[in-house]
Amino acid sequence: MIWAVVPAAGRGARFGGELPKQYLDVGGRPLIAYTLDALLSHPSVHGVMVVIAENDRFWRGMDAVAGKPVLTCSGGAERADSVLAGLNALPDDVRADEFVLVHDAARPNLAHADLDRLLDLGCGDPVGAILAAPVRDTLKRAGDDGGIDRTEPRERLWRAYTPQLFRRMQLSRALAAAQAAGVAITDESMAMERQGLRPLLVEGREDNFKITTPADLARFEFVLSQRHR
Ligand SMILES: Nc1ccn([C@@H]2O[C@H](COP(=O)(O)OP(=O)(O)OP(=O)(O)O)[C@@H](O)[C@H]2O)c(=O)n1
Ligand SMILES: C[C@](O)(CO)[C@H](O)COP(=O)(O)O
Repeated sequence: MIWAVVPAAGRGARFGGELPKQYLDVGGRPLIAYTLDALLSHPSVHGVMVVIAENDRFWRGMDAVAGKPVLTCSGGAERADSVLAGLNALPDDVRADEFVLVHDAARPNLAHADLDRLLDLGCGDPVGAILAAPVRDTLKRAGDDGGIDRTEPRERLWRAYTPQLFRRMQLSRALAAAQAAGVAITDESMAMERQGLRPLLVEGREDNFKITTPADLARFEFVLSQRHR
């Protein structure tokens, strides 16, 4: 059984509005509830550590799901700070060498098939693994004037998703090292790569998208409407 750290301490600036996007209502439930359900309903997930903002006044708590613990701790200024805080707040009986999942609260549409594949392949990897998808569009480098400077080669380029799966202590140390070096870390894998490690890429579904803008939320609402047809 495995714990998941769920960074949920963001402000949602790119989304806009007063309410942080992870608490926006979707079909009568806050967005984060779908994310936590997707994790807690998986048989391999033991519990979740939800990392919320220091001044969060929206988190209403969540009863244990199927007897699985839902814990909270306070996050930090950046996502990486929140993830590190979540790792540090995990129960003491989560061993240093145990694998831990890190999954964005803002990715509510995680499929169990993807989580199965990530766990199967990642737990067998000496470093760990991330869900990701190959870049399938042509990539352009923008100039300052809004014109196209050049087309970037897209061979072997992938878009990182979450969950990302690493051993508790190894990830904590990698994140702390990046923090100490003042390096901005945008995902857990980047911190591990800085240590010279090469996490495994596990191809995931394109619909494991992150809710960043209102258009993403509309997409999720449509996806949900199709689930119950
Ligand atoms: N200091 C932070 C920043 C982000 N997150 C979380 O990390 C996930 C992915 O981050 P992102 O989509 O960038 O969320 P926000 O930071 O809220 O968005 P924005 O950058 O538009 O403010 C989200 O679940 C967010 O709540 C976090 O726990 N702590
Ligand atoms: C972790 C992540 O979701 C992988 O793509 C992404 O890096 C989060 O970026 P954000 O700017 O913090 O949303």
